[in-house]
Amino acid sequence: MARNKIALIGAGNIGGTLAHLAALKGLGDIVLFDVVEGVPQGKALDLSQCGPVEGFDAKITGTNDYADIKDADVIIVTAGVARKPGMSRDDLLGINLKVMKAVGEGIKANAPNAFVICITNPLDAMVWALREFSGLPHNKVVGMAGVLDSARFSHFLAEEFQVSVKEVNSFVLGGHGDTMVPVVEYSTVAGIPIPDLIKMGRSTQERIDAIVQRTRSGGGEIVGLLKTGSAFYAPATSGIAMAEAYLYDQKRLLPCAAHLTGQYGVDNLYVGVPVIIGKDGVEQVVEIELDAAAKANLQVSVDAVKELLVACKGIDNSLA
Ligand SMILES: NC(=O)c1ccc[n+]([C@@H]2O[C@H](COP(=O)([O-])OP(=O)(O)OC[C@H]3O[C@@H](n4cnc5c(N)ncnc54)[C@H](O)[C@@H]3O)[C@@H](O)[C@H]2O)c1
Ligand SMILES: O=C(O)C[C@H](O)C(=O)O
Repeated sequence: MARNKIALIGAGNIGGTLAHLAALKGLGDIVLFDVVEGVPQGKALDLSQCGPVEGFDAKITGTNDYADIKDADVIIVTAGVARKPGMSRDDLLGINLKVMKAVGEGIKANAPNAFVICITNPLDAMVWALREFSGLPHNKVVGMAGVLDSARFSHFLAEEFQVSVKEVNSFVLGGHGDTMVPVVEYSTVAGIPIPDLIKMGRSTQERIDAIVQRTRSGGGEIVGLLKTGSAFYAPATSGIAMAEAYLYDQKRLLPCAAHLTGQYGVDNLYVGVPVIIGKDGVEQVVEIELDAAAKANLQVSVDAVKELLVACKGIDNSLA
């Protein structure tokens, strides 16, 4: 059986980490694409030289030519710019929208059957635009943010309750911005909901509220520390988890930016919701019951994403 082909569009911090993880996990042969000449080729050569030490024999190549992503099974898009301290993700919209246009056209021409995971920010608007530019079916284009945001939430909760992260499950819904919605009611430690743990005196509402707020600004916290760019290890790990769910038909239920057609009262928008990912891509959007506060917060987040789409349409009238 032929190996899977994984194309990574953008060979920067996340792209390089994705390639490393994909090789270590034996997901398939890897093509790193970037507009900068030499960078994808250099990273591919460096990563290939991990093979003899790690014992993987994935073919890893670097390219500046979209023809080389031909017939990729999975494409993960990180092309564009990352924010620096003092910027919001939304400040990246103008420049990254143009990048999405080039990437979408490259995918359309060369790999129209791929499962495409977008990571570029501002995520919910960029995944929507990438889908529009590529013309791929909506179930084959998805955005990565909720897996990362939930991982952050789970990490902070594990610290709070002093338990292994393996015991913690959490959900962050909504757009990948300051208005994201960490859902406390559906977050658990060994199956025990956080509100019950508060009642049991294991934490307080104030401490959980602070963790929710830290999760919301989790990306900014890392940007502030790194100063030259944004998080890349956990974003890459999160993207790989989504790729594995597709490649191995795992039917994982993950929070991802998916195209909504009325679910959660939202139409023709990409926003973070629980979805099942398997061999057909996004196979189902799962509608969970939200309390009034979570519903209202989700609406605020959805409205913020809507505003970004208006801005996209204003910049590129082929999207209008
Ligand atoms: N969705 C999320 O949760 C999440 C998490 C972290 C970062 N991000 C976003 O991911 C993106 C990438 O982050 P990074 O840290 O890898 O940035 P980076 O600057 O390290 O890498 C980006 C790469 O894209 C390349 N590039 C620029 N224009 C391109 C084009 N037209 N075609 C192909 N490649 C192009 C650049 O040359 C660079 O190598 C940023 O927009 C960042 O904000 C999103
Ligand atoms: O915060 C950023 O700009 C990058 C990313 O969206 C993140 O959440 O780490």
